[in-house]
Amino acid sequence: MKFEDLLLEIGGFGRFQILILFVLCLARINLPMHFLLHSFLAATPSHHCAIPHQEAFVNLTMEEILLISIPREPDGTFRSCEMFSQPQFHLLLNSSLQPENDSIIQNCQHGWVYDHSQFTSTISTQWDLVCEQRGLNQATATFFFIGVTIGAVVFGYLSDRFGRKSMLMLSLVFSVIFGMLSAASVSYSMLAITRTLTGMALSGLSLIVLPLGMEWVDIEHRTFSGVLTSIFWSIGNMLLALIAYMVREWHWLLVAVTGPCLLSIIYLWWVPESARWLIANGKVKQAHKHLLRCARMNGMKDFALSPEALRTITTDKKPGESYSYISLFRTPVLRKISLCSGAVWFGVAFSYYGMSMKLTGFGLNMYLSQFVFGIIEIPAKIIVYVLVNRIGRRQSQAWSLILTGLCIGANIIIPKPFTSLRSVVAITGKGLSEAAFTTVFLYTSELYPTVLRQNGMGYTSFVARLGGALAPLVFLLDEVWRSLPEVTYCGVAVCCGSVAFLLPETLNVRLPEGIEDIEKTQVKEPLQTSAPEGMPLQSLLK
Ligand SMILES: O=C(O)CCCC(=O)O
Repeated sequence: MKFEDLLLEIGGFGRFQILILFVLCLARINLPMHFLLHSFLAATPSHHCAIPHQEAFVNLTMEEILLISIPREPDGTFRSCEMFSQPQFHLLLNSSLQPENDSIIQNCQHGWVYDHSQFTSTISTQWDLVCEQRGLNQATATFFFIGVTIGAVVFGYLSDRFGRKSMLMLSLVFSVIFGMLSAASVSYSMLAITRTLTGMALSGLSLIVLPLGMEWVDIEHRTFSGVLTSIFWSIGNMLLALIAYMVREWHWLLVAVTGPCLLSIIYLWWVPESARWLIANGKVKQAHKHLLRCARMNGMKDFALSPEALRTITTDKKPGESYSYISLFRTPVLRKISLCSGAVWFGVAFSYYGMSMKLTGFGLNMYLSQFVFGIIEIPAKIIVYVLVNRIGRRQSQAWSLILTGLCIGANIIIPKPFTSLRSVVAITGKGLSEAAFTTVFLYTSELYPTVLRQNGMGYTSFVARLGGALAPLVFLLDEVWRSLPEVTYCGVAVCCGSVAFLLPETLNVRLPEGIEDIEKTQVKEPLQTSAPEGMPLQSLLK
């Protein structure tokens, strides 16, 4: 008897499953509030060099003091990172004159003065992460995603070894601890370390919420559950815009986005362990207790099977077989799938986070940009679930990523004053990048055989996290050439999207079980409208 047959007996999508899904979806809201926090946590307001002995210029206005102390850009704005070595009083007479010969333009010698009209404080103003220190500012996002990458490996193993529920609670407890410690950071080093550890902890939440929900749901409701859970990521996106709008001080901003993790610990306490995991690991008494509870809540007749009878239930694990990440590259077709899907996942995450962290320059304030970037994801996900069954996974994946890159590239060419057009293009690009992210979960889970699917998703997720970690650092390339970051995001997205054309189509293809199914030619079968049997959609991100 398969676990799916058992679900039919106790109800595969009744009140029990709906309640589990709703509670787990709420928990997923925590993720984007940390994953996309960098734009607000590390925002750099306009600033200029601090001017010493200002009291000596008693008869001058602030504007005049700046004029004689700070050099200006060609557009007339004051430079952020330089000052005159001597006051240039002659500029008071004619501001277009050149500095006196013996005066030099030097880096800021006495710190910076910031515009606090938008932010009370950010980590950038707290530790002067500007000018030569600007790289450290972007690095805080990279440290976070390095933590997410490490956490993906750690929690991927722990959730299979010790169970989904216990590791989910552990992930949330550590998220609260390290989130609050990062809010209490007294130095840049402490913030870097605690943000890395917060990323590690939240990686468990990112990996476990989906499988824990999907493994209780029957096959025909798995795709719907995947969409629903994924939509809560977008709701978290919008909630972050609201919280960041209300909280303009970085310590309290970290407290505000970490607090919901504490709430999640309370309401997730009720969620049962995955019965599929319990049975696969011989814990039949606990599985029987949860299955009985499920049957009763779903109004099904009392659950007939005894705990011992559950030992005969077959799950996805095949006894005696063991696979590792190396298995993904041992045979020719699998090797090609792993190399190409790795490139696609890198491009998807690299462009998604590159776009998500660029909230200015389109004419919208950054809070509205964040909110709109979140809301556009919902129609994008719904359109994707139609497209992947009409034009296929491969075309959907390739074109969503290529068009994301072209939108990024278009905004390099569209002049800055065309703010409305730039906004429309940026928002379209963000929707396409979300479409690419949504497609890649489904497509990859179908590309790998059941025996290797967890490893395949773990490998591709690892590569994706590397993309997310590199994305913030690419912004620093604007010191080489102003448009180089956008050119990089555009080029990577188009190239990685083109690689998707090399992958086999999985629409209407029987889902592969073993490696031999991959190495022989693909067999056309009735339409596959849901995630692989026994393997939930998006639940495999390991
Ligand atoms: O896991 C991530 O880094 C993004 C997930 C986006 C989504 O679920 O749509």
